[in-house]
Amino acid sequence: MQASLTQALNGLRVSRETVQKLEHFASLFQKWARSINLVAPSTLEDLWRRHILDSLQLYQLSPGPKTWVDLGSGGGFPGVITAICLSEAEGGWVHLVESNNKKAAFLRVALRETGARGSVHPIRIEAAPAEIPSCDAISARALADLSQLLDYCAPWMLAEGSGTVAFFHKGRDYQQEVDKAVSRFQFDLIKHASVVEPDSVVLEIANLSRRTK
Ligand SMILES: C[S@@+](CC[C@H](N)C(=O)[O-])C[C@H]1O[C@@H](n2cnc3c(N)ncnc32)[C@H](O)[C@@H]1O
Repeated sequence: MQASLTQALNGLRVSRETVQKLEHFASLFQKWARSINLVAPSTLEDLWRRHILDSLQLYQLSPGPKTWVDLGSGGGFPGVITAICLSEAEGGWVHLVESNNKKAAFLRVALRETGARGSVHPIRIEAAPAEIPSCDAISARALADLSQLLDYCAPWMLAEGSGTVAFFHKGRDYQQEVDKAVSRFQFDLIKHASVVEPDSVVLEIANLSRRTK
């Protein structure tokens, strides 16, 4: 691992045990990525910074939530990384929703081999609330625009008494997506600067409601 990455991981106060699990995940990922398209091949060389560190910042932002739902988990970002961060002692669980069967098979192996705290749901996101009735936090990266993401999250976030918060990785055009989403939804928004890409953010959304016309 490069010295700059080790420094970044130290800065995020990631334990030695978690780093070992992340290293095991990274080597599994590189092996499976030879036969399945888990991320854009051009980003594989920079797996640690572009994908692992990018995912890791999410859990560091919010270590509180216990039950997570990761939508469109793909190769495990950020869901598997979050599941690796959840220690057995503190409890918690990550539900990985991924409809692609090959990716779902990889996710199962990744959870099992790293001993991460989560399970795989090889179903469409639209069907997930029936299978996962409640959660504390939802995450999604590279899945859809903010309005679509909020539609996906609505069954959990709009439920009576729900305190579910959502975290979305977004690129430099995020403000346009926020402007579009506020025409349909009201929400509290915190923008966290990305530790990986200067123009990117993690949007944290709470107290979602639909606008009435
Ligand atoms: C671009 S990939 C991003 C994967 C991962 N979150 C990442 O950042 O690397 C989007 C993933 O979402 C899955 N996906 C898209 N729409 C979905 C849906 N409606 N239900 C379940 N999975 C979906 C796709 O199969 C794909 O693996």
